[in-house]
Amino acid sequence: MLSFFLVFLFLRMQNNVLILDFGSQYTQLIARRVRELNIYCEIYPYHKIPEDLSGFKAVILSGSPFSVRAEDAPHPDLSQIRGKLPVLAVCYGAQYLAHFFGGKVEPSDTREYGRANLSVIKDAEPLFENIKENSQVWMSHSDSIIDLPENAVRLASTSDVLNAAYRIDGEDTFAIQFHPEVYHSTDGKQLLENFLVKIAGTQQSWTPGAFVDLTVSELKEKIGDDKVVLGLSGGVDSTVAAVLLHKAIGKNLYCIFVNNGLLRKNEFESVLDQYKHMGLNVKGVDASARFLDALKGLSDPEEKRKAIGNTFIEVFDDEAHEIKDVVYLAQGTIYPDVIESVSVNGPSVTIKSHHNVGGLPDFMKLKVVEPLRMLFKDEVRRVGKELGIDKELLGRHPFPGPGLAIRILGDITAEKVRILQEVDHVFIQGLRDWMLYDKVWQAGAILLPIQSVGVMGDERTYEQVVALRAVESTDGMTADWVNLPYEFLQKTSNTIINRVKGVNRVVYDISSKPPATIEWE
Ligand SMILES: Nc1ncnc2c1ncn2[C@@H]1O[C@H](COP(=O)(O)OP(=O)(O)OP(=O)(O)O)[C@@H](O)[C@H]1O
Ligand SMILES: O=c1[nH]c(=O)c2[nH+]cn([C@@H]3O[C@H](COP(=O)(O)O)[C@@H](O)[C@H]3O)c2[nH]1
Ligand SMILES: NC(=O)CC[C@H](N)C(=O)O
Ligand SMILES: [Mg+2]
Repeated sequence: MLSFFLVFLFLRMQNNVLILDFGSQYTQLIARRVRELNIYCEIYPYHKIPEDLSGFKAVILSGSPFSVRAEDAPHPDLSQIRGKLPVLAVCYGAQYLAHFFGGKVEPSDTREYGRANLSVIKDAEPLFENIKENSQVWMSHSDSIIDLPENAVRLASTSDVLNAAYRIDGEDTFAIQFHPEVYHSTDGKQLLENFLVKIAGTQQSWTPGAFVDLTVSELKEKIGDDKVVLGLSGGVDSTVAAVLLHKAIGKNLYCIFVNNGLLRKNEFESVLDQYKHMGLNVKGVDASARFLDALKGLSDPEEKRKAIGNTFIEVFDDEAHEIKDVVYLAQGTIYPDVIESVSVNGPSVTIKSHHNVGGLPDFMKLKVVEPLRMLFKDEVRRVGKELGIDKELLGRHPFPGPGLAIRILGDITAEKVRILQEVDHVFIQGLRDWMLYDKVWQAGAILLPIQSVGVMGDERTYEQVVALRAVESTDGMTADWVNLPYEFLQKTSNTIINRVKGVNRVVYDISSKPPATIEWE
């Protein structure tokens, strides 16, 4: 088993690609494209280049909001990289190499944003193999490379930019002014494949199956016979993390699913039921009263989030004490969470305090294990599929840990939770019945802290308003509202008002993120 593990570790180490982040909004997209090619890669901020580069087969330099000529712009020492490893420098990266190695970069008269077409001058170059003349590329720059660096040869131009791609003679150093990582660069993926596979010789071996084998071996090594406790939410990330861990350590994994009283209608029972068939050791803990108590009288969104986060920790701590000698706490942290916390620009302003990212308090004395910390959400789903997890479970919409508490504006009472559970149930069931559930990234209902006048059966009513929200997104970072069919909205609104006592008005949220957020609190 040990040698099997070492072979996998070796394979991954030999195929690792380093993406050096200069703060571009597209850096994560570069990583996504590389992973789509079944090649493993990791993002490092430009000021934290790993000392030992022996495991890396290639380096990609990202774009940046900075101009290379600015004093505070990223100016790392690349002497360990350039000429020693194959390099693909994108946009700012290309300008950086030109600026510091004998070329010239200047603000251009013809700034290029958006579409451009490439005239490939050196189509015999491996970088441009299978890339057609006039291929569409996406540009986003205001500086231009006026003179190429020393020993460079031009590989391509566009109608506005002479030096759209170049290569340093005698080195596997390539530079491109356009962004191959965005979908609008139609041959971008081919170019990345040319660079990574043909030029750098990486193997396309990063598959869900390889990930499962490697991770299970790593977890066995790391955890041994120790016990692990894991918070299971019924969501995709924690479920996939649980199944992976279970494969590695079996009965030493203790899963805890907390009913915080803020789940969807019947969710506690149905999720527990769903887990029954998966062989996991799951304990359902009904802590609804404790959460409602902690929320009593609170109406500020941040105070509510913090009260929930703290109660989660208390419940977990109590449960962990029930298990003798537990050493690890497992979490379903995924790569976007990790990147956020090591980003070039440092932590961004707090918009919302997510309930599970505050870190563990010292008193818990548990070590953390996060088997999914290098995966993007769609990769987590692919790994889940590889592990044989139910399609329905993997397709579930994300649901926030603080649950309905952040969808009930103002203070929380058991009665409000009940009303919202009913409304949410009608909405979500409706989406399923109308085959819309899988077309929507996330959906839910919000209970507003206002009442409005209505008329029902000739009587005046003065009852609550609910908002429905359904969004399209890929990662929750940006989102747009979904154009649900009017007939569906009409039917849903009717059913809600007829069935849920206490509600006499339904509205549909048509705000995108930004400027709004997905949740209302
Ligand atoms: N009701 C709960 N009981 C136990 N742990 C929970 C509960 N809700 C959330 N957690 C923990 O908080 C973590 C973060 O929640 P989050 O909603 O971001 O992820 P998820 O539920 O695993 O996946 P998804 O993003 O698909 O909902 C979960 O992975 C889980 O460990
Ligand atoms: O586990 C979670 N704990 C939280 O505290 C939390 N707050 C928001 N979300 C989810 O994150 C995504 C983006 O939400 P926002 O646009 O409201 O920030 C959406 O998918 C939200 O449902 C949370 N998930
Ligand atoms: N996208 C980029 O990397 C842009 C680089 C630089 N800020 C420019 O505007 O030219
Ligand atoms: Mg969740």
